[in-house]
Amino acid sequence: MSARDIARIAVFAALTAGLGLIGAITVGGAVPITLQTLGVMLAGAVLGPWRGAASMGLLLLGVAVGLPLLAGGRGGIGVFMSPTAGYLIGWVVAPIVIGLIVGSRPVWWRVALGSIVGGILVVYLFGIPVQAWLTELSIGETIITSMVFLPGDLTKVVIATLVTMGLYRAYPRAFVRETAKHAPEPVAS
Ligand SMILES: O=C(O)CCCC[C@@H]1SC[C@@H]2NC(=O)N[C@@H]21
Repeated sequence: MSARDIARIAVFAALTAGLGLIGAITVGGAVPITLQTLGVMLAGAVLGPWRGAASMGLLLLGVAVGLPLLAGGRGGIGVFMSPTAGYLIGWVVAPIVIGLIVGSRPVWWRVALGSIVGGILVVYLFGIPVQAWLTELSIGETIITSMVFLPGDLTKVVIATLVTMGLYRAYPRAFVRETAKHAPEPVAS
């Protein structure tokens, strides 16, 4: 892994932490609505599966050692025993799914599909059972309460798609993948 790779990974970990500075809204539950999932989607779409997952792993390492990197300035090992723990695990798995769907030359519908499947479905798949377990609600009740995240998460899919395609046009070198020998060609505008 090159120094440039490490820098990219650190940039997306920092970007996702920065999105947490905007704050969090908790609507009658234990899990906040946060912009940080936009960072998760962008990490997978831009960095690809493995670097994207590494960037989220780095973010969670910072959280685990006590840095206040989550929305609302939360951090510390206790977060991983709270109702949001499953979502955080999902944040590491999501970029793998997103990156594999997007591939090395993003097209808008693959970014949107990857963000929906990885950034929403996979994150919920990890998050909802852990939330249900730790809040002692049924899975069904937890799924219903989690629907409050959907409008915001779908909006983040749109933003992630626009930002990814804009970045690809402006700076295609950001999308170099493990298997690519050269930077992908810019898309025609
Ligand atoms: O800050 C944390 O401890 C993790 C927050 C997890 C929030 C989840 S991720 C999917 C869904 N979308 C949101 O905006 N919030 C939840």
